[in-house]
Amino acid sequence: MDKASLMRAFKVMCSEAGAAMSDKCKLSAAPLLGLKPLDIREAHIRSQQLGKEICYDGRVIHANICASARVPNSRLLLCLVEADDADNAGAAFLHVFNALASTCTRQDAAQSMFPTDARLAIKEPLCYRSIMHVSSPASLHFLGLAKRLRRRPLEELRREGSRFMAKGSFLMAELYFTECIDVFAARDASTYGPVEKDVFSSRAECRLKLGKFEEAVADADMALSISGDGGIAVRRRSLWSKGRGLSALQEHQLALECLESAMKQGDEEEEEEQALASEIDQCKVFLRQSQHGDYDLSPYFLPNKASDTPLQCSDYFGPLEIKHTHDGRGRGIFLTRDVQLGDLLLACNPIAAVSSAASHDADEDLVVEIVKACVESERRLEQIYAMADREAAEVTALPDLAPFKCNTGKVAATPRSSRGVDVARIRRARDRVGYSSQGSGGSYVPGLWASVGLINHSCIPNASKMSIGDVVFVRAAKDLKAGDEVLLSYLEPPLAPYAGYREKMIQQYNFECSCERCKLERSHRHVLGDLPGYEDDRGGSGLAIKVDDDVMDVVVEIEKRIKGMSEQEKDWIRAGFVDHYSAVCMLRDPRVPIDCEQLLRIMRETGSGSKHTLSRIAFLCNISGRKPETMKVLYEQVTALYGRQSPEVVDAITRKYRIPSLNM
Ligand SMILES: C[S@@+](CC[C@H](N)C(=O)[O-])C[C@H]1O[C@@H](n2cnc3c(N)ncnc32)[C@H](O)[C@@H]1O
Repeated sequence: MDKASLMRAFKVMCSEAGAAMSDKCKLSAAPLLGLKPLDIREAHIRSQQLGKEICYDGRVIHANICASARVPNSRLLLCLVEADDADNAGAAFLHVFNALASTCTRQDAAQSMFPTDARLAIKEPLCYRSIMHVSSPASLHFLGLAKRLRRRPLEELRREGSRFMAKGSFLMAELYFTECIDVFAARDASTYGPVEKDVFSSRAECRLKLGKFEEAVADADMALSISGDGGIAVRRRSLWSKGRGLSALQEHQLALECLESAMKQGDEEEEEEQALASEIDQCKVFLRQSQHGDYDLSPYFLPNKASDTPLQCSDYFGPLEIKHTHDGRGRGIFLTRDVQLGDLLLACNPIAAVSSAASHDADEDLVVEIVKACVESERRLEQIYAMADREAAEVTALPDLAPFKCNTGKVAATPRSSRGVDVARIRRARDRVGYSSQGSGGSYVPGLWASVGLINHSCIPNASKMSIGDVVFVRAAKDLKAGDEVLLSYLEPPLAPYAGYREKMIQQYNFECSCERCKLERSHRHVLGDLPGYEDDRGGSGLAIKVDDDVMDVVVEIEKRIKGMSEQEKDWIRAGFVDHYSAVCMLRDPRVPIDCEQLLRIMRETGSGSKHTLSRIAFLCNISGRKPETMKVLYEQVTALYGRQSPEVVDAITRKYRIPSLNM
């Protein structure tokens, strides 16, 4: 293929990828955020024949970086590499788009993605004839340093590594330490001494900073296994890194042992001593949280304790198992023992979340973030792979629970993620189980939370989902029995009229809900469909409903049409019209056989565990004169969402939502 046709095909490919691109940018060698233009002298392509197509082998291009690129609208859209195709003597163009999250404009972030002098392999590109298309940062794999740097003596490489580390350039430092290790790797490990120990320990620290937790633990273990004198400080440092790595991998029991053992090594500056002591305290908190689901929310609700630092807490996996539902809903999460309303079932840090609501393309950014997280950590990769099957849209396999749990005592030795990540599978996981959670600023951040994503939906939920910062908490919103399935309402509010709400469900989540309430409403749509507000997808157009005769007429009409139904069925239909019924409760009309207490019960049974229900119940409490029975229901709803908290925290929560004080 000649160069002109390649360029044409390349343009088509770019437009297919939705990347608007000008001719000027294609061959420009303008530095990207201060990075040097690409040096392609080392470019090298291996190809193999598969049938008639020429495909490229797993790791195809080695080049010095950096590429030319542009940052339109503060967004790094693409990087281009023009390289000689070794086999065809033609040109090959490499297109890496959205390699950084679209909101990333910082030079240091770009540089850490494309550090000068590092040797890069671009893995697993799609290949359209001679054109390679690399669509994710997982494809960028750092092999080491440029050849000219690699030939330097060990001491110099080590010094450079330490220099980069001190500057906070951990990717480069890791590359230098890896080169050091390559120098002595040929020797028998029994000959290793203090230098080797120090190099492994330093690389462990870098990998920790880069989020490569399993690899950091492996390096720290290697450092700790090297015997020899004079290594107390290195030993302590290695134990400290190992403890931090284990903690990030939710192995808090092992982490605590390492950190306490680091403390026993002594001989450290006072400041470091304090830092280590506070990490030990923090680790004890994580251990308690991960074992007992015991989370103190007071720092986030009490004004005098309010902290600006994001919530840091461990994951928690409650008395749960994953099983097939056997009714077409795929897998679900089930209880292994009885629980009470408010009991914590899951606490989950995100596998990945898009940090800025101002993102230009949050969905794609989420893929980028997930891929990065999976490249860094085997645990996360396993969590993701558990959520989406290799091929089919239908998920059949029951995942191993170990990657979701804490304190399993196991850490993957060699991250499989370094061998490649299946981006298509990651996209499937994002489509299937990704969702937005309300961040601390109130805006919704798209993200992916392990295990929470395996909970099925119901329009009669029995669990609540609440987030503080990035952490999602799932609690029992009713007293539940062993064997019950945990069910969340994906849409807020669950108390909404059927038609519009369920259509929104299909639009947003791409499935038709098969819960009993939906089945009932579907079969009665011909009877109820023309009721005012029935097609409303806003659900609870709210307390804005005017208290007048029209509302009363709607409610009288509903009551007429549901006459032949069972009490349970009537309540499900009424639940879709809670605002109308609340208004009617204010009017106290004898034609409607529903009073405040009954309406509260309907709300609690049908929509427990949502902020919407909480606010409706608060409204009813107010209009019914804050009787102890109604206040009890209100208190239950606070517990369903936030768990059993101290009276001060409950008070702060009720103030936050402007609901009546629960101090009776
Ligand atoms: C977030 S996933 C839940 C876990 C999923 N069951 C699995 O096996 O991976 C959401 C998917 O589960 C199924 N699902 C969940 N709740 C459902 C419901 N109420 N009715 C029908 N399908 C449901 C749908 O296929 C939906 O796309």
